[in-house]
Amino acid sequence: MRASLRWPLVVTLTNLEVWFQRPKDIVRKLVSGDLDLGIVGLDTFREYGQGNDDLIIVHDALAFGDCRLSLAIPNYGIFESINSIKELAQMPQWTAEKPLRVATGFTYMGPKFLKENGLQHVTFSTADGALEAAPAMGIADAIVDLVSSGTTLKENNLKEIEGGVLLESQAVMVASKKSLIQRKGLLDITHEILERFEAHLRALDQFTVVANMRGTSAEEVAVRILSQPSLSGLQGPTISPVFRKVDGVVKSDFYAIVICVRKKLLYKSVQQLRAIGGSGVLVSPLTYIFDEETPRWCELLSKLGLFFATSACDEASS
Ligand SMILES: Nc1ncnc2c1ncn2[C@@H]1O[C@H](COP(=O)(O)OP(=O)(O)OP(=O)(O)O)[C@@H](O)[C@H]1O
Ligand SMILES: O=P(O)(O)OC[C@H]1O[C@H](OP(=O)(O)OP(=O)(O)O)[C@H](O)[C@@H]1O
Ligand SMILES: [Mg+2]
Repeated sequence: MRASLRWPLVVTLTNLEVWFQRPKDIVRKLVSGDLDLGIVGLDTFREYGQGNDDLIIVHDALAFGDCRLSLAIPNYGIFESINSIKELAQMPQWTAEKPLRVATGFTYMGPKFLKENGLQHVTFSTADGALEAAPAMGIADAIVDLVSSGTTLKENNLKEIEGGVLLESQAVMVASKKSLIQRKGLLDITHEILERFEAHLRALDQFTVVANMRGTSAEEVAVRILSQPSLSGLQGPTISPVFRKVDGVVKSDFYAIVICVRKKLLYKSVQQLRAIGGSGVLVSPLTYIFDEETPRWCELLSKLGLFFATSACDEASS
């Protein structure tokens, strides 16, 4: 199986060959059938996939590479009072003889977007990087490029405008439909990768918290824990007796509790644990949280027209 990743991810799967490639080449090689799976930014997928119906998104939100594809114009000169794409389109300056000059690496999505937004007189130039310098260099009036923090735009005295975002993007996992259907074993590997990604993304948001608590029974400790809003865990707390030897006698007057808590609620959870007598709080990161069958798998099967769906998929669709 051949998959291509732009970013280094640890994959411990057999029967999988991983290639690191330039983003646009990943999409091109999916189209040509040289790769089966790929991880790229949604922007690159849309730009180089150009609506090819053999390409399919397997996971649409891998939670990294967040950015947007946006139109930006100078914040000075004739553009100073222009704050929307509508106002840009209505500027009298753009004529057949003197069109709006746009620099972009997105030569498929850029022209399509400006046409859809009523800009008739536009020409495009392209470059592989540092597009933000084009207006100051006098070789373009506007740019269509990726924006994340907005720092590069600011440094170049450029601004985004209302209605100027072409696409919100992040890393996605993509595949060739034909490969998924025809290549033996690919669907199984895709399922496993998808499950691991989902489980990992779910885990990123959580900590495991272990604490000790004095109590008379597991039920009595459970009642105290469940009285606190941030301590209910995924299903509920796991509570086990802690055995101690006191004056030669084995006693279980302490209980160990294990819960998962949202990262942003960690401190609140520690305070709530303390308030009900918790001590010795240990906090560790989680690698995976496997839950029920992911709806994305069921959606993939349905998009591929494969209706040997599992019972979990039946439940998800009912
Ligand atoms: N500033 C940014 N912040 C977050 N994500 C970004 C940023 N810039 C780009 N990306 C994402 O990373 C992907 C790769 O970026 P980019 O195209 O700059 O890669 P590259 O390694 O420079 O490739 P190339 O050499 O072909 O230009 C983009 O498609 C986009 O999804
Ligand atoms: O909004 P910001 O956080 O400033 O990020 C945006 C910049 O990041 C990307 O460039 P990259 O660093 O990949 O360089 P390149 O354009 O030369 O590929 C993009 O092309 C912008 O220039
Ligand atoms: Mg780049």
